[in-house]
Amino acid sequence: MGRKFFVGGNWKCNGTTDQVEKIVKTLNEGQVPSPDVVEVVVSPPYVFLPVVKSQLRPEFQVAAQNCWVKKGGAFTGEVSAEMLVNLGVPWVILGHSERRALLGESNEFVGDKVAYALSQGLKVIACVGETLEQREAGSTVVIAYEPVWAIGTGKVATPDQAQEVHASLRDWLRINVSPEVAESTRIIYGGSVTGANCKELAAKHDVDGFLVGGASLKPEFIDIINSATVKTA
Ligand SMILES: O=C[C@H](O)COP(=O)(O)O
Repeated sequence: MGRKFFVGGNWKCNGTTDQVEKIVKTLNEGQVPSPDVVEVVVSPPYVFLPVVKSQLRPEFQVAAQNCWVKKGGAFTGEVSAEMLVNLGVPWVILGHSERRALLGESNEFVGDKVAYALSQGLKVIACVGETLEQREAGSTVVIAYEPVWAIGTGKVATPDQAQEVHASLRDWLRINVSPEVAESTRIIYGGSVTGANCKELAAKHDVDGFLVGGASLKPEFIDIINSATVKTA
């Protein structure tokens, strides 16, 4: 059994209630492959998580864009992993390069967050730049390779560039974790993915899906979900 294609939509710090309603409508009406073929996870800002979760078609899941590094308490402005679990939010994105660059999140801090979120039963989309910092065997982790130069720039990695890095991440897992974990971990690509370039990227052996920013706010996100069929063709 191969790795199921994974498409994540990271809305980042975007959206009004009206826009969210529109995006959810587009997602709910889109023709997409069955959940056996593609796993779709959208990540609105925290404040919209409950409304999106309650209105989204049931086969699509939601992710938070971050969570606190340990148990909640006196940490003003933070949201804990326990709260996400309590709300029924199954996924969290951790270590996005925007948080690393703008908020100074270090590899160690991100690693601690990944470990804590997994310990609470969350599934993690762990974002890496050029190196792999953290892994946890036995839990659900999707690794997002996001070259910083490709994020929000319109400058997408070529399919060969993405394949090369994904293959080396998988090799790292094979050597440092186990062949089983290397084979089963989904390694997804993020950085200027669009409806126009997704199929060529999806065709690469070690590209198991996408983490989409800008295009996840637009109807073309449905086309990106549909690129999963490249794997089954
Ligand atoms: O989380 C998504 C990535 O940062 C990619 O963003 P982008 O598709 O707008 O380049």
